Amino acid sequence: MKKLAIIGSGDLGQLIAYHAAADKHYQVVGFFDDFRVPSHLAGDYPVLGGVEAIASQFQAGQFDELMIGIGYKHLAVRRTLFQRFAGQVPLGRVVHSSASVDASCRLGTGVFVLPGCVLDRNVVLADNVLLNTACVIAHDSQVGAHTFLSPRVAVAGFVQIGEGCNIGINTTLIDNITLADGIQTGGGTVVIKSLAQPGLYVGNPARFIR
Ligand SMILES: CC(=O)SCCNC(=O)CCNC(=O)[C@H](O)C(C)(C)COP(=O)(O)OP(=O)(O)OC[C@H]1O[C@@H](n2cnc3c(N)ncnc32)[C@H](O)[C@@H]1OP(=O)(O)O
Repeated sequence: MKKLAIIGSGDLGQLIAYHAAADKHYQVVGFFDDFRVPSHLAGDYPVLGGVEAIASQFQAGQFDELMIGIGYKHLAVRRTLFQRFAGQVPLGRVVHSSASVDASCRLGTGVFVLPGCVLDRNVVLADNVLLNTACVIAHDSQVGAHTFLSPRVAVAGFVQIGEGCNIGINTTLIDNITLADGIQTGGGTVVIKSLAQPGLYVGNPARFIR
C-alpha cells in the first residue's frame, strides 16, 4: 500500500487522513504543517515537519504521494501549494468507495471525493478539486481546478464551474450554465443563470452581494 502524507494537520487534513486509511486507499504517515512543531500528534498521525521538509522527506522515501488538506477558507493557499509541488512530488487522490463515479469520468490529481457523492457520465474534475459529502454532479459537467464543493451541492448537466470556486452547502446549479473562476456561493444558493463576475452570491435566485 502506498504511503500518504498530507499538507495541513487541521480538520480537513485529519479528515483526509481518516478516509484515506479507513477506506484503505493509503497508509497514512503524517502531516506537513508550518504551524505545528514536528512530532506534534494531530489526531492519529504525527506532524513530520514544515512544508520546506516535503521534498527531502519524499527523496528519503518517507512517503509516496501527497494530498493538500487546506480547505475553503484558504483556497488561494490550496492552489499555491498544489502548483508548488505538482511535478516535484506525486500528488495523490482519494475517492471514497461509497461514491458512485461513472467509468467515463475523468479525475485530476489531488482530488478528494467524500462519501456518498454521485458523478454521472463524462463528469470532469480538474486537479485539486474537493467534493464534500453527498455532492451530485450530473452528466457532462466540469469542475475547475482548486475548486471546493461543500456538502450536498447539486449540479445539473452541462455545467462548467471555474477554478478556485467555493460552492456553499446545498447550492443548486441548474443545467447549461457557466460559473467564472473565483465564484463563492452561500448555503442554499440557487443559481439559474451563468455567473461571470467573481465574488459572493447568495439566495434564490442567486444575487451578487460582494
Ligand atoms: C463540511 C463543511 O462544513 S464545508 C463548509 C460548508 N459551509 C458553507 O457552505 C458556508 C456557507 N456560508 C454562508 O452561507 C455565509 O452566510 C456566507 C459566506 C454567504 C456569508 O457570510 P458573511 O460574510 O458572514 O455574511 P453575512 O452573514 O454578513 O451576510 C451578508 C448578507 O447576506 C445574507 N446571507 C448570508 N448567507 C446567506 C445565505 N446562505 N442565503 C441567503 N442569504 C444569505 C445575509 O442575510 C446578509 O443579508 P443583509 O445584508 O440583507 O442583512
